Amino acid sequence: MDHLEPRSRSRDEALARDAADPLRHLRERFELPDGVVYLDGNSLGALPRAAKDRVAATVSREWGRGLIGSWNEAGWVDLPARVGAKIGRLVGAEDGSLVATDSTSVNLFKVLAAALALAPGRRGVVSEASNFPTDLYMVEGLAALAGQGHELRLAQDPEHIEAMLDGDVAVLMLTHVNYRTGRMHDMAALTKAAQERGILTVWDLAHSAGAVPVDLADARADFAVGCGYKYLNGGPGAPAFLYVSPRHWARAAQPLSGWFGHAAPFRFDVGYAPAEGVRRFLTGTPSVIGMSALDAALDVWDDVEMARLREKSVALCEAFIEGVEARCAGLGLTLASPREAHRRGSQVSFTHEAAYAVMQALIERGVVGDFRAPDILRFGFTPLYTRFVDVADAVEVLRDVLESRAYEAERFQARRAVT
Ligand SMILES: Cc1ncc(COP(=O)(O)O)c(C=O)c1O
Ligand SMILES: Nc1c(O)cccc1C(=O)C[C@H](N)C(=O)O
Repeated sequence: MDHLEPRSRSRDEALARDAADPLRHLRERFELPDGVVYLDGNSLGALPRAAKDRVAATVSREWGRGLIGSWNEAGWVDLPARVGAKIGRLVGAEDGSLVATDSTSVNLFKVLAAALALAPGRRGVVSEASNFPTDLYMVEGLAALAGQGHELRLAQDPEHIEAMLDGDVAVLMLTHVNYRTGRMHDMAALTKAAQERGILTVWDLAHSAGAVPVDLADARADFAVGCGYKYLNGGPGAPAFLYVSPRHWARAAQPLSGWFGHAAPFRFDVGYAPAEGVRRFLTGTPSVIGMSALDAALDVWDDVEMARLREKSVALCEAFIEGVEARCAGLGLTLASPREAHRRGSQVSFTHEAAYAVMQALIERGVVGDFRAPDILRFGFTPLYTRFVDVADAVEVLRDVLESRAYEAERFQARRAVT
C-alpha cells in the first residue's frame, strides 16, 4: 500500500496542474483515442478535428463538385504561400519568406544547392554525426551530383562545431533540436559564428516548429526547412516547409526548376524564369488534400501564445524527468536529454539496454512513445494536447514495465519495420 501513496499524491497534483493550465482547452480540438497516453507527437502529431472536417470538405465539395475550378475558387493554387504564412508566424519568418511544399528531404536538397551556389570555391558542409540521417544523405547525394568536390564534415560532439567553421566551409547545416536526444542548439549564436566566417546556415526545424519558440529573422538564419506532420499536426506525409531569408531572394537559385516556381507558370513559356522571392523554391503541383489538412491544423495556433506553450512544454518535460528519477531509480534508465531546460526541445529521452522491448511493452499498455536505435526511449511532449496527468500515468506505467520486467516477454522482441 505504501508505494501507492506517492503515486496517488502525484496524480492528484498533476490533475490540479491540468486544471490550472491556460492551454487546457486546446486538447478538445484534437481527436485522441481513449486510454492512450500519446507521447509521439514529435514523430506524427495527433489528428486535429478541424483537419478531419477540412479534408472531407476538400474532397467532397472542392474536388467532387468544384472540380478543376477549385484551383481558383477554393484557392488551391495559393496554398503553398497561405499555409507557409501560417507556419512563418510560428518560426519568426519575415512576411512572404516561407512556403509549404514537398518533403523536408526535398526541401533540404533545394536550399542546400542554393546555398552552395552562393559560396563558390568553398567545399565544406559542416553538420553533426548525430543529425537525422536524411539531412546527411541529401548532402551526399547533392555533392555527388554537383561533382565540385563538396564534402560533408561531421562534428562528433556539438561542442566541436564552432571550431570546424573555417574559410573552406560553405554551409553549416544543423537540426535545431536533435531527434534522438532533444538537445537544442543556440541558433542565433551558431548562425552568427558561421556568418562571421562567410558561411551560410541551413536549419532543419523538424523538431522545433510548433515545439519551441524560433525566430528565424532575429537569428539572421539564411535558409531553413521543417516538417508539417510533427508538432504542426498536418497528418502523415504532410507537406514540409522551406524558408529563404529575404537577403537571398534576388540571387538564390534552386535546381528543381519546375513550373510552380516559374515567374508565370500559366504562360507556359519554353524557357525557365524564376519567380520573385521564395516562390521560386516551389517545384510542382501542391498536394492539395495534404495541404488542406495542414492548413486547417495550423488554425489551432491562432489561440496560442508561444511563451505559454514553451512554459508548458518545459513543465511537462521536467515533470517527466523528475517523475522517472523518483519512481524508476535503479531500473536501468539513464537520461539522454540535457537536464537544463534551455538546452532541450519538447522531448525527453532515456537510454535502456532493452529500449526496443521496453517501448513495445509501454505501447501495449497504452503509453505511446518511440524507440530510436540503438538504445533510446523517446517521449515527445506536445503542449497542445498533452496533460500533466498523462505524464504522471506514463511514469507509473514505465515503472511497472521495468520493475516487473514485462518487457522480457517474447512478443516484445521482434522488430517491426517502422519503429
Ligand atoms: C530532423 C529531421 N529532418 C528530416 C526528417 C524527414 O523528413 P521527410 O521524411 O519529410 O523528408 C525527419 C523525420 O522524419 C527529421 O526528424
Ligand atoms: N516520417 C516518419 C515516417 O514516415 C515514418 C516513421 C517515422 C517518421 C519520422 O518522422 C521519424 C522522425 N523524423 C524522427 O525524429 O525519428
